[in-house]
Amino acid sequence: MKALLTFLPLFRQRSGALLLALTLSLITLVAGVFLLGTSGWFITATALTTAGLGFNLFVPSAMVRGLSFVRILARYGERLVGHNATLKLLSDLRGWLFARLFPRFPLPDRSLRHGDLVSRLTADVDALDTAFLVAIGPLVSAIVVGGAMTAILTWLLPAAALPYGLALAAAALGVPATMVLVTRQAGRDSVAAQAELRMGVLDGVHGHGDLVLLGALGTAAQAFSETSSEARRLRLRLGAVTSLGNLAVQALAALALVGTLWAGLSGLDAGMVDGPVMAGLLLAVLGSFEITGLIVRSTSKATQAMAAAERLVALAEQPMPVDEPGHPLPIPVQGTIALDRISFAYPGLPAVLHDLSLTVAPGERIAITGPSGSGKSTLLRLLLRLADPQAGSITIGGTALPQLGSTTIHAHMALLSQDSPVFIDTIRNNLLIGRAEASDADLWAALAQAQLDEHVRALPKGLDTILGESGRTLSAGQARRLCLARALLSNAPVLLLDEPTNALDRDTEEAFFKVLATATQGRTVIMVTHAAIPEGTVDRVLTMENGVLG
Ligand SMILES: Nc1ncnc2c1ncn2[C@@H]1O[C@H](COP(=O)(O)OP(=O)(O)OP(=O)(O)O)[C@@H](O)[C@H]1O
Repeated sequence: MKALLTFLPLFRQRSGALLLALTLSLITLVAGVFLLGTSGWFITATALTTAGLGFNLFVPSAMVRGLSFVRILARYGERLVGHNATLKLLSDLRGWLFARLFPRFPLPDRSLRHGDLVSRLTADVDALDTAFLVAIGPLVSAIVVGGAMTAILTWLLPAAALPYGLALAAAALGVPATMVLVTRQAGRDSVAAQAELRMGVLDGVHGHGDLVLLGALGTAAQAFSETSSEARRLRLRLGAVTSLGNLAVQALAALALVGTLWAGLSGLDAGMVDGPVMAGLLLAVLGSFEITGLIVRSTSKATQAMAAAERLVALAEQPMPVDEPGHPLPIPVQGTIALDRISFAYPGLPAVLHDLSLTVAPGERIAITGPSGSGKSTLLRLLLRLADPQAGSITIGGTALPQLGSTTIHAHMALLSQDSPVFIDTIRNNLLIGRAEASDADLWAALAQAQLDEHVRALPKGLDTILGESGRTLSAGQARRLCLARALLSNAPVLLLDEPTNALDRDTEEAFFKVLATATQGRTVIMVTHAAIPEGTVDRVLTMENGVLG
């Protein structure tokens, strides 16, 4: 519940539309209760008026028609306004979440599986749609209408007021509260099991080829089917509790009805009410319980919404990896990059970089080679200030990185990382991410520098060719060259290239190194590579071994 309260400011932003939906939901319920009450009173009164002549048929029949219309229109309006507000609320929530995630997860977080993140960003956000539509709205309506109905009974049939009020309170509040208590853990486990299932599907799809070739498909299928059985068991449990809740609510409605009938018959004998009023009250009591069924059905969803909210808040409240400066300084465009005796360790792990110093002059091109896992990519991440070293300092033109805003640093240094993505979009749009205002001539020039222009020219739609998921319509080497072209296209004065020739054949690699000097003319280049670098490609080649540069 506390986690749901975190989203209160977002609810507040949409409070106008939500209040309108709530008012319409109230009107629907009130119209329904009055419709049943008036109909009961009308039918009974007509039956009892034998002469028929002295009874005014028009007012009550007009009321019945009018109330039916009000109910239909209010229900339609409530659905329209409520769903619209909820969908906007969910999109606000996604925006809120993404804004928190981007600065919190600049480094690939090894504790969070890709599928889990997808699950949280999709299913968990969607689970929150129930929070207003099927939980808060009906609950408020039930309390208001129940209170009004209790007041009417206190006025017309006092003996029925207390049993009715208690039964309605138990149905609208007691039963759902008990259900929440009973299903809290199952709801949480169910959300986790469904997330686990989604992760299983993603892992299975991505790793399908390897699972088949390694003969491990059976084991993977077995693990998946166990998770699936667990998810099914939890769903059944939640379903069973919802059914019991429904049963309890029906029983309470029946009790309230019997109580009102009993009090009504005594009232009839005592002349407190007449027959038509009593019939009207009985049906109105029945109508007021309509909403409690909806509350119960939504309660099991509400427990899952609470669990989803907890998972989302846990993600959004991860500590920030670096602190942004209060008053960021401007970055010196042609500043020397200097790392002075830095040491760095990932949280809870042994140090990766030890007492490392490096100076790169503006316009200088350096290459860093060294064994896998020696800390080369980590060094590039520190330059981008995705994390701060535990000791030592990194400066650009004498200004320490923590004094510069992250946006400024990222505009100053373009990164081609080992896992730079290709987006499901056109080649043009994939490139324009590097420089939004680039002309077609700029795009072709960048493609030529990355040795991809010939391939793109041969495509029937050229730059407007749509690339499949993760660039699947390209070979691994072509996808890599597209990312390289994107990095080259950027205006950043510093280029950080992490294995730029990864997945390129020897000829393309050589050709790339040949054009690197001209393609990066006037820019500083820090390149991490395992490839053999031809003479003259870079100004200096350094070797990293166990976090120390030599
Ligand atoms: N996000 C991370 N969380 C925890 N440990 C990490 C993380 N990224 C890298 N490491 C660890 O830090 C060490 C250095 O990794 P890094 O990627 O910097 O090496 P590298 O020299 O670039 O290797 P390669 O040449 O294989 O890309 C490795 O032991 C790696 O397991």
